[in-house]
Amino acid sequence: MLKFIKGFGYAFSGIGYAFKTQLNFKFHIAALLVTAIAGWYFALSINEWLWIIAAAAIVLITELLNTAIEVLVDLVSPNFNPKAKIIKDAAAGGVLIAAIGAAIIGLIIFIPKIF
Ligand SMILES: Nc1ncnc2c1ncn2[C@@H]1O[C@H](COP(=O)(O)OP(=O)(O)OP(=O)(O)O)[C@@H](O)[C@H]1O
Repeated sequence: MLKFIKGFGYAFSGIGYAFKTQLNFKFHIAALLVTAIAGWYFALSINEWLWIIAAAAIVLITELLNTAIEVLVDLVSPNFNPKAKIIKDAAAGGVLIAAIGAAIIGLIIFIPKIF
């Protein structure tokens, strides 16, 4: 049981590291808060909330994996290496795709409610 609780501590420590060091992570958390307030204001349906939650989770997961990959690359390849570049760029690309998908989902849900 103690090991289980400790596991949560390590996970939150990783999330805290990403929040402190990654500007993008802070931006995504801010965007999530604004979306949650807008969702409450427009009284979204359960289905709409599910889409928002899934999109937000995917963005935050990709952001955390990107942070882990960046740190790992810096650890194993602190000097310039073309393969390190490909690894970091591909991981960043994953975050970009997730963020674009989340933005499109947000627009599809909120635009009809705003206009
Ligand atoms: N060791 C390396 N070898 C080759 N290219 C690298 C290396 N480290 C970084 N790069 C290139 O620089 C880009 C930015 O890397 P960096 O680690 O600064 O990421 P970042 O997205 O700016 O993250 P951070 O938030 O940590 O500053 C990478 O996407 C990659 O193209």
